[in-house]
Amino acid sequence: MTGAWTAMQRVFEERDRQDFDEVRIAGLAELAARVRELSELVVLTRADQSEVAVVAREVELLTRRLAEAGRGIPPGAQVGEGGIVRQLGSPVTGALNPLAPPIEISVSPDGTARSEFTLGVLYEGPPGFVHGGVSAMVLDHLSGVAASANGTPGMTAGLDLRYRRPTPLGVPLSAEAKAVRVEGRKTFVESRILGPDGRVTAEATAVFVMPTR
Ligand SMILES: CCCCC/C=C\C/C=C\C/C=C\C/C=C\CCCC(=O)SCCNC(=O)CCNC(=O)[C@H](O)C(C)(C)COP(=O)(O)OP(=O)(O)OC[C@H]1O[C@@H](n2cnc3c(N)ncnc32)[C@H](O)[C@@H]1OP(=O)(O)O
Repeated sequence: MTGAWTAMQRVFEERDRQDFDEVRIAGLAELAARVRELSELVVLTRADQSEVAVVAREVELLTRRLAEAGRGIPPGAQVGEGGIVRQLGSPVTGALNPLAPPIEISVSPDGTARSEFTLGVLYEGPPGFVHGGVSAMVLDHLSGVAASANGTPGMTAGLDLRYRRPTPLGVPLSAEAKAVRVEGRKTFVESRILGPDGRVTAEATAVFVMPTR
């Protein structure tokens, strides 16, 4: 008994009542995209100290302006086309989350979840390469989508990763995941990230367990 299932149900129900129409989503996604660009420039800018201070003050004022409109609850999850869960606030796929790259995932008829994406400097680990935790996050999420697409969703109980070679930053990457076995409440998913040359940079086996109530 983990209570995780009950807790998630409560969150799903509360968020179902939210009023997020597509026009509002598009507007917030635009804002998130601009914040993402800003974040990348915070890391890369060559502006001098006084200019940095002025920009920091302007950003503070913008944050205050949004706060004045009040705080809601994070955006919900909806089941979209082909049974894909759309989580607008996800740190991996969420169009409304400035911390998300965000990556887009599609699921083919055979249940393989796929994505093509580029990770910039915000996700750097070793100089010029993707942080291993970020690769793990992408594979965890993609595997979760594959488990769901298989009709056997669950919480990640285990994620066994092998980093085969460094994953390069700033170039097109692809990733795929597929459920390979189901045993009771457990779903085993295999996944991998490929570099632009088609060679595997990271691969994983994940176990998803549907929580008991
Ligand atoms: C409505 C609820 C359904 C859940 C759906 C969740 C998400 C679906 C929504 C959207 C999906 C779309 C996209 C995917 C999105 C995100 C993907 C990322 C997901 C995450 O980011 S998620 C956060 C990190 N995650 C956690 O926060 C889990 C914390 N943890 C727990 O909540 C419990 O720990 C739990 C529930 C996992 C298990 O707890 P439990 O008490 O129910 O089960 P128990 O421990 O008894 O294990 C049962 C059987 O699994 C075997 N087993 C366990 N671990 C294993 C391992 N590593 N390898 C091999 N086998 C393993 C045992 O050996 C036993 O096997 P056997 O039955 O054969 O004896």
